Formats: sequence, C-alpha cells, structure tokens
Amino acid sequence: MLELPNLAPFDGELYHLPGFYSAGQADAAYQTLYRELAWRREQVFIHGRWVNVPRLTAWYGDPCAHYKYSGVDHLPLPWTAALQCLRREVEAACKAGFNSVLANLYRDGGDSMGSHADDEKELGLNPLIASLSFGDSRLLRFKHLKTGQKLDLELRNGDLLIMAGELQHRWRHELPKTRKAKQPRINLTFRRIIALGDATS
Ligand SMILES: O=C(O)CCC(=O)C(=O)O
Ligand SMILES: [Fe+2]
Repeated sequence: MLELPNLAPFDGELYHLPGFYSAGQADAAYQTLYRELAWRREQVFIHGRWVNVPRLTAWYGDPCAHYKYSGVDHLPLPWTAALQCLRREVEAACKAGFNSVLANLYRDGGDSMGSHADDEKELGLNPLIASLSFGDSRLLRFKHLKTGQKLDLELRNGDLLIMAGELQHRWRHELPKTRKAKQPRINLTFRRIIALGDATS
C-alpha cells in the first residue's frame, strides 16, 4: 500500500500520510466543511438510555450506503461537491473505492470518540477505511485487544490515515478528551458499505 511503512506492529495495517493536503488546502477544506455539512448532535442508545455523543456528526454517501453505527441507522445525505472532490483524491491515493463518509466535528478538547472498532458487518471483512483530518491536531490512540499494546498517533491538519487488513478485528481506537486548549477538528472517515442484501457490491 503506497510503499509506506505499516505503523501497526502486528495484526493489521496502519498508514499515515502527514500533510496529504498542504496547510492552505486543508484550511480551505476545513472552512468549507465546517460551513456546509449538516452537523448534528446525535444520540445513541447505551445501557438502556439515550445519550448525546460528545461531538457533532454528519453522514454522506451514495443512496445505497445505509450504515448502522452505535445502534443508529444512518441514512446518507447526498455528496456535496467538496466531499466528492476529497473522496476522489483519497480514492486515487488508496487505490480503493468508497461509497460513504462519516464526518466528525470535535468542537474542543472536551469532544471525543470512545474506544471502538469499525467492524460492523456492512463494512465487510477487513475493511479499508481512509481518514482525513482538518483543523486542530488531536491524538488517536490504538490499543491491541489481546496484548493491550498502545499506539498513539498525532493527527494534524491535512493528514491522511489509512486503516486496513485485520486492524479492526485486533485493535480498538479512540480519540480521547484532552485538557489542552484545542480549536475544532474535522475528521472524515471514508468507508465502503456493502448494501444489505447485496453482498457482491
Ligand atoms: O476522529 C478520528 O480521527 C477518529 C474517527 C473514527 O474513529 C471513526 O469515525 O470511526
Ligand atoms: Fe473509528
């Protein structure tokens, strides 16, 4: 993959391309996404009650790309021009196709994403997930399920991160809260959803 070193020491593939977009390009993308995406405060059903997720989210994709995430069925909004453009560039770099993107907006250091794996069956076995970061930098932490080994990555404005192979089955990842003063960060995770009832797509 891209002749980059695999940062995962074992059980999966993880590739980091710092500065995939220049600071100028990334700043422009950030402004457009911040303004244009239909950011909303989502709720998930955990331990018998509805709780707000600690960030804003938006889900875009091809009409077939339904996706259950944290117990919620996401119906994708149609691609915006900016998202289409980013999708094509990420597809070219990854030599892979994506039919949907989950956008996350972390407004400050108090916003976060809890430990999880993107291992839903709609993503198929060993999904390739491409993640773009815009805005302030944040730490993404991986933890191996069996050994407990940790791997920390600082994701900065314009970075591309690719997760592939067995990574989602063997490791979990989280974006922890931080007490450091943080400006907002936008993250896009491009995914390929296999439409239910269409295992060949
Ligand atoms: O914000 C990030 O970098 C992580 C996002 C993530 O893990 C996800 O959307 O599944
Ligand atoms: Fe994830």
